[in-house]
Amino acid sequence: MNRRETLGIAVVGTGRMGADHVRRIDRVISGARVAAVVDIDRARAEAVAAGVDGCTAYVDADEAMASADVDAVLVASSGAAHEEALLAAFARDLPVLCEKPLTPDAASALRVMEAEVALGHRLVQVGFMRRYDTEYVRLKALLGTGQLGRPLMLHNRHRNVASPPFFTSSMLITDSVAHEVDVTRWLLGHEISAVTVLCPEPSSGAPGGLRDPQFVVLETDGGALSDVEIFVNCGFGYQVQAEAVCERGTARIGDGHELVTNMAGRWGGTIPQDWTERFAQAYDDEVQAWVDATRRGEVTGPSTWDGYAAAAVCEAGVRALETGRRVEVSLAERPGLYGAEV
Ligand SMILES: NC(=O)c1ccc[n+]([C@@H]2O[C@H](COP(=O)([O-])OP(=O)(O)OC[C@H]3O[C@@H](n4cnc5c(N)ncnc54)[C@H](O)[C@@H]3O)[C@@H](O)[C@H]2O)c1
Ligand SMILES: O[C@H]1[C@H](O)[C@@H](O)[C@H](O)[C@@H](O)[C@H]1O
Repeated sequence: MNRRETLGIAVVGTGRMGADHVRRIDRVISGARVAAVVDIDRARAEAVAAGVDGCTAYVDADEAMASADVDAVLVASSGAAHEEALLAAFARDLPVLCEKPLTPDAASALRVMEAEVALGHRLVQVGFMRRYDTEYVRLKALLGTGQLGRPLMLHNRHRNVASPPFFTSSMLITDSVAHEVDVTRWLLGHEISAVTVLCPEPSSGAPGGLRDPQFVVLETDGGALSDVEIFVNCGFGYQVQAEAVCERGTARIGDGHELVTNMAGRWGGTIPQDWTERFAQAYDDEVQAWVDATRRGEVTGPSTWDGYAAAAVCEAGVRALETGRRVEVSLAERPGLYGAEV
């Protein structure tokens, strides 16, 4: 790869995440600039481009990728639009940071993986940003030392203040639990082999018909269990917590006790209200790591295999939700391009 000193990036999708990534590339990280933004909503793309020097707005991703100013692509459009953008980037051999999910289902994720394997080299880093979060990084390092012994169970809690109007019961798994699927695989180094989903009577705070919260149990091929409480209308804050229970001890992250105040007979702190606040450092480090690797001509971080495996597990999870049964995960053979380690 022959890239410029300052990478020219096309950001595809200028909604909430895309606009935040544009701000990050423009003002927070180094080594890159936003050369183009793309959105099917022209007014949105133009409004975002207007705030960035030398940035051109497009409605068509392929046209933006054809620009001589563009060296790499950040895909932050809605999940259903990812496959088309990824294949367009592959056609021009452009490195991509693709927001999660890689694609919304296993069949399309497999198509993307097969297209990358056919190129013979990696181009994609998937946006599983928790792998860059300081707390998760410390937990992974601690588990890696072996001091706590073999991990037996992971308990995860994932709470959002409120779900967007388009959210469906299966999206609690494909859009939200997708993160715990990835961290379970990454922290434990295991593939997930089966999924069970149990649902209590929905919260009265959940929009009509939405099965919220859900309790998801992931079994791994290394004999561990990972459970996830996903509650996307908890009303009070954005909470992501994980506790690893190992043979000789436990380790827990996400309690957010950075600042504790004592006042008027009470003690306590604040709870972030969304992911842009809770994971700000992780997004910054994720995008910087992508830019740095791309400038070195390398592709690092979560791979297309990780995106595919997550999509296959989530698809099994949706079937488990719909049938009330335990559903085994079936994965394609892992291509050599992605190495042997989970
Ligand atoms: N990593 C995280 O924590 C995190 C957090 C939120 C969202 N996400 C992911 O980021 C992506 C975007 O989410 P969002 O919350 O910003 O959604 P959003 O709805 O705010 O923005 C999506 C944008 O994509 C545009 N779009 C749709 N199809 C397009 C196409 N074919 N070409 C160009 N633009 C297109 C839409 O017009 C919209 O502006 C999703 O994949 C989502 O799952 C990740
Ligand atoms: O798309 C978002 C995003 O991935 C957040 O990190 C997660 O907490 C939400 O549940 C999900 O809807």
